[in-house]
Amino acid sequence: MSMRTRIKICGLTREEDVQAVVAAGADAIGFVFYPNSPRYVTPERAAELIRSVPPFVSTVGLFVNATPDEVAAIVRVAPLSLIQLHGDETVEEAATIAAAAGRQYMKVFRVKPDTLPHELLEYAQANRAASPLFTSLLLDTYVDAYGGAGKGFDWSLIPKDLAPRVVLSGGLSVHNATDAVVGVRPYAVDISSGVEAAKGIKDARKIADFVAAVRAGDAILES
Ligand SMILES: O=C(O)c1ccccc1N[C@@H]1O[C@H](COP(=O)(O)O)[C@@H](O)[C@H]1O
Repeated sequence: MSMRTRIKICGLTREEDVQAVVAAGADAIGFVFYPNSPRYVTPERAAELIRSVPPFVSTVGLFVNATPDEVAAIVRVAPLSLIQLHGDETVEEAATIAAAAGRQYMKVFRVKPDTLPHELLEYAQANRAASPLFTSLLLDTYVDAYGGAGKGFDWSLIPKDLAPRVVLSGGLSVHNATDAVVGVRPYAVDISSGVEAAKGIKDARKIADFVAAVRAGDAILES
């Protein structure tokens, strides 16, 4: 029996893009609170955008090397369901940030060409042991600029027993989403640049096509 792959669309800045994500049937909407990103939104702007998010669609706050106080302050303004720690936070720092914010969290592992499968397993175990608020590892490709770069990595590095608990990201698009679902069988997929018309500006057609490509993968696994 296979599960429906959860879908997060990240880096929303406009009301119409939030509506496009909801209409496409995605599970989660990401807001980037990393000031150096072209997709950055203030907590006040995120709060405005979240007003049009219906129940049962999660709102995710993405942070890069923010302090516990900074994250806690943002969570007080923007009603986020959970947080995504996408920087070089240590396992202990990530647990401290999540406790300060009072939110469950995903922790990124930025995969390099020389990353070994057992490192992913050990990192997941260390995060699980560090906090009951840890939910899952988010795998992205290592790039100097931290994320949203549209670059993929070698999915064969992901251990088969870890895959059902990871959020797969990095260079996903309509062209590889079905293969990602069928080949990796992740818990969820996360995409930003692959559904954009320009940085921070999403494309409703690309969002709908991406969701359909993920569902096509789910259908193959069901058959
Ligand atoms: O989207 C951003 O601007 C961003 C900034 C800093 C860290 C992460 C960021 N986005 C995340 O990057 C991955 C991969 O994105 P892409 O699909 O390859 O463009 C994804 O998890 C985004 O949430």
